[in-house]
Amino acid sequence: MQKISCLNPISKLGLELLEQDKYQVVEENDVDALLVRSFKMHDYEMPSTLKAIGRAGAGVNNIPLEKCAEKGIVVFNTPGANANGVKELVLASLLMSSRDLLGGVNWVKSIAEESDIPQKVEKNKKQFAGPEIMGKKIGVIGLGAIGAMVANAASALGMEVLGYDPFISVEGAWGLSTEVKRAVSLDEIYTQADYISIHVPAIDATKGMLNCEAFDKMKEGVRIINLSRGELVNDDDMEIAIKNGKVAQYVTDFPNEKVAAMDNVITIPHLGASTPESEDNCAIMAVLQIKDYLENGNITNSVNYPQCSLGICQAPARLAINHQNVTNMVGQITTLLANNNINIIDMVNKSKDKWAYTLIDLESDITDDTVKKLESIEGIVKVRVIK
Ligand SMILES: NC(=O)C1=CN([C@@H]2O[C@H](COP(=O)(O)OP(=O)(O)OC[C@H]3O[C@@H](n4cnc5c(N)ncnc54)[C@H](O)[C@@H]3O)[C@@H](O)[C@H]2O)C=CC1
Ligand SMILES: O=C(O)CCC(=O)C(=O)O
Repeated sequence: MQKISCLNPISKLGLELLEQDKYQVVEENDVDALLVRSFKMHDYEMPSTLKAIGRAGAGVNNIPLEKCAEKGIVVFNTPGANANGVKELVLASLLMSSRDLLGGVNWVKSIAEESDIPQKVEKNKKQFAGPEIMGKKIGVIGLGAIGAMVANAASALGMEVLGYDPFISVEGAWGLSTEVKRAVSLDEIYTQADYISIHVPAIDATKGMLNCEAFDKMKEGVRIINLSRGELVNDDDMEIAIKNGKVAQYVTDFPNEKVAAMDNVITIPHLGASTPESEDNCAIMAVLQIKDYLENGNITNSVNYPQCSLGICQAPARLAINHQNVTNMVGQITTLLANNNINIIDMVNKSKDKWAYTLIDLESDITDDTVKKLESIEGIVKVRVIK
């Protein structure tokens, strides 16, 4: 029986895929796999039993990826599974940043007890007026699952779209509307866009990228939408840019004490993926990937180990080995198996940056003693006998 624990609420459509004769969803620490959404895991004590973490979502900056890789813990995410949910909230954000819906609605509430409301509405509505988005230019930074959908939707709404993503995938590029124009530098976006929507992960290269240097290049009165991560924006610089009128509105899905108190900021309580559809999609995808890893050793959509699969195990035995991506690992593993009279039926070895993974189907069972010998090879961090 394999044990799984959830560090955040996970949709039951996903959890229902865990067969009760094979899996137990528990609230213990010593589990085989964890399912998580935004829970911050950097100080989390990883149990020695832990083999995999399934992030039901896209961003993985809440998980210590390298620390996990060193322990042979494979971290999965669910690319694209919540992209439509976020895209729809970006569209709402674009409109809210332009038309003062929140100001207007709150004002009507504030006069709800007064008389002559229809007359007061007509007299006061001009203070909540704002421009249409059709015909305006939007810069979309990051054209992955979400950015591409935002770019296409903005184009369909009649906006001129400039997209920037130096690492765009071939699949991502094919999915973009031909109306989306390619920006070759961020400066092109900064200097031309009336609206900027950012859709990149929070990594060292992107943290704080929207700072005073970037704001200085932007058009007066630009509207900025950030449903990606709070860390992408330097909040002190944003406060100055708002005060001096450079930024007309900032919409963020990541409120903190500073931005929550700032004027001209629309703070959303991290609702981008909070739709039943996105929650179900993410949970189903995360659970299926974790199951395939635990049951067959296959890796799909990991962020710290390579994609790797031998399909469903039909052989008498299967070994899964997490190891460093250094020379002679495969040589040492296959020599050790040969020296122990174990014949290999099939094998695959893949690497991703510093880490590698080897799946081996065997003609006969492997003894605990041979597993121990494999574990003692320098560079090997985990050995699992899948079957
Ligand atoms: N508010 C919310 O609830 C949600 C927020 N997110 C955030 O949105 C981010 C993007 O999500 P997805 O589109 O699903 O991820 P994705 O991985 O499909 O796309 C990210 C894109 O950013 C690009 N990129 C990376 N570094 C870049 C740079 N320096 N400049 C320009 N482009 C760069 C990549 O090439 C990739 O195409 C996530 O990392 C996460 O932080 C994701 C889902 C929900
Ligand atoms: O699970 C959530 O609600 C957060 C989604 C998110 O931020 C992500 O997928 O990166």
